[in-house]
Amino acid sequence: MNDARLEPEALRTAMQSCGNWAISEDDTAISRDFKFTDFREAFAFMSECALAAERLDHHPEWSNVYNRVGVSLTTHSSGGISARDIEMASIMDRAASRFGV
Ligand SMILES: C[C@H](O)[C@H](O)[C@H]1CNC2=NC(N)=NC(=O)C2=N1
Repeated sequence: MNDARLEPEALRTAMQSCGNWAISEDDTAISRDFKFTDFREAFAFMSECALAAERLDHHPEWSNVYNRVGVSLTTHSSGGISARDIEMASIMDRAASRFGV
């Protein structure tokens, strides 16, 4: 997968498939807050996404408090948002939807 930083226009196009994600003001990361029913579901989501992240070799910055998981995705080597971030975001969206989120 291409780790190059997406140029603004390519980024806007890619973000059409990530409607619930926000782009940081400096265009270097995308973020989303997920809210689950309880801690068990939040942690099950994180477990599933951790394995997917390992397979993709792309690791999220994230935090968890009870039923909430806050995620920020960036590609360190390119100093911006790459296709790999978009791929990780859509994997997370699909995982969350299986929990009704
Ligand atoms: C060597 C290894 O492939 C790199 O360090 C990978 C690992 N996981 C990563 N995860 C994220 N989020 N961004 C990266 O640039 C990145 N780089």
